[in-house]
Amino acid sequence: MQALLNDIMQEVQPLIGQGQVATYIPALAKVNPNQFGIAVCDTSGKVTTAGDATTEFSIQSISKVFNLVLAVTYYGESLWQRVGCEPSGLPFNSLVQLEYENGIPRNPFINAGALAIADMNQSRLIAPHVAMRDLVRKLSGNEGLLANPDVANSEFEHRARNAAMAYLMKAYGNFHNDVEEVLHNYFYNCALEMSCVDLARASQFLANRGHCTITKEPVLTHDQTRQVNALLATSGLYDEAGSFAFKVGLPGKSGVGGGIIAVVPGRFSLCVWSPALNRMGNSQAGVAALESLTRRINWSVY
Ligand SMILES: NC(=O)CC[C@H](N)C(=O)O
Repeated sequence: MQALLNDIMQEVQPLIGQGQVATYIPALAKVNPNQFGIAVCDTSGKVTTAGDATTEFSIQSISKVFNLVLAVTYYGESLWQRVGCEPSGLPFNSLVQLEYENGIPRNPFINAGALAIADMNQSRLIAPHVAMRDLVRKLSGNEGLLANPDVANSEFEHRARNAAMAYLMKAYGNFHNDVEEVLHNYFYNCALEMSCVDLARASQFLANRGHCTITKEPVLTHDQTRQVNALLATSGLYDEAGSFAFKVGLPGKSGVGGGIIAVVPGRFSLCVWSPALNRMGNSQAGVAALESLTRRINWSVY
């Protein structure tokens, strides 16, 4: 595994720093794009790394996975009455589909879907972002994880588009709590800072039929794990989900901080990170690294 990760890193070296760091969140625009890390956590909990695998970064939309975990463990199947399970084929922050489809977001991994899920968490938790922080601390075994308040506040100041989605859902009766309060929690979730090692460990249950080797506890049922992995495979990379399935063939979730988690069911979870993004808002070197990985291990879910 170590040799594999070293080879992947060498292969993608020319791509590191190519693309653009996310600038629509001012606090993220300052990140040095010339960084790259990768960490793999196998189903026994063993971690292998290469590059900047212990450097923390803003997890951004990868938080949508843990947001969903928090909600689905409580609401179960009824959750799917408020959020769909179809790919959107549109950018993560698109508003158009939401009106056509009467305020029901296509899936939990576009912003509108994650906001509806955050609204569900708000209905039952006093401080959803604290519950989320505690969940990722537990799953990764890193008690020191924190959200970066500067990132959360800068997102809150530039919240207009996310607020528009939430208010549109409210107009359709698919948003029950105070919009500003839910956005505050949503942005704190996105602003969590974790390393590739933390994220590979925290998502390991997805490779292990819902069971976390670190806590030795079930996180999701087998069925829920299958559903989440299916959604990650069809919708985890926004409007690049199709070509990601075509080129990589793994369930995955990206974030505009440049991180991508991916799952090789039954074998391992991994996280790759490099901050410069392609046009779809996914890490350029990260997608290339995952493509190299599945080619080298000659394995994908398809
Ligand atoms: N794609 C992303 O990572 C987007 C997350 C970001 N916090 C937003 O809401 O716009």
